[in-house]
Amino acid sequence: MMALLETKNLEVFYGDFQAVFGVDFHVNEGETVAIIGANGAGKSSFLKALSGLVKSRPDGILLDGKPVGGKPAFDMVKSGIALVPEGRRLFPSMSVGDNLRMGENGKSGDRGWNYETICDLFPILRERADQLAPTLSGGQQQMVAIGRALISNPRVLLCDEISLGLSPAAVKDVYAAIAEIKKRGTTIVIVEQDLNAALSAADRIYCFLEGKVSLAGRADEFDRSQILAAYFGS
Ligand SMILES: Nc1ncnc2c1ncn2[C@@H]1O[C@H](COP(=O)(O)OP(=O)(O)OP(=O)(O)O)[C@@H](O)[C@H]1O
Repeated sequence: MMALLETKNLEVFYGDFQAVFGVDFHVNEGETVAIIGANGAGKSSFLKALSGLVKSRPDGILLDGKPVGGKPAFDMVKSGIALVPEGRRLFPSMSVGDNLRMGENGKSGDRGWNYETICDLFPILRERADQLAPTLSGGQQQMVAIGRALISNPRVLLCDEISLGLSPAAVKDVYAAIAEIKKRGTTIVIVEQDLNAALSAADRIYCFLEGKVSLAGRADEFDRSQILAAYFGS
């Protein structure tokens, strides 16, 4: 089976500084894959390369086997790779509804996601549609960020640290939504520092350590000590 999205020997540089070293990664259609790792391990840099926010070699990233690496971010969204960025990055002077609709500009097909189906997934957003985004709670803002990416009908949804700074109850809600999005067939890649959240959501995991993959496999294949060793290095 051909992977939906794959990286081959992917590298990310910021000037002379190398953040990601030769990462081989894939996600199959319908899968949820989690990338775990400590602060600075290169997880966000990897997702930024996948979403075109940092440069990479054309043949470092393959979508359906075709090279897409190095394309600008808007082209990546248009080809079906949408990012929920770390820290949400909502438009603060816009309403919840308008934030969601902004994502329609990147529409890459029709996989059943539109304003109404997203509000069915997150009913609170329908209630709050006319409020300014910053008036929502952190968890609700995260729902807006997920909805804004989802409304582009991506083939792959990339989520960067969606549990960061949220209460345990909000983390639970956000991950319940991720499970529902997966159930409806969307392929998902999450970057997550919360091990428990990652392991329970993902079919497979990759652990990053100092810009390299230190462990990869099915989420249920490793015991905690193996994962911690790959996470912290030992
Ligand atoms: N814009 C940038 N310019 C220079 N170096 C950067 C830049 N962004 C990240 N880095 C460096 O790249 C390395 C990897 O950072 P990255 O943010 O990808 O890690 P991470 O695993 O996502 O960590 P975090 O969970 O803190 O986001 C770090 O050493 C970081 O300092």
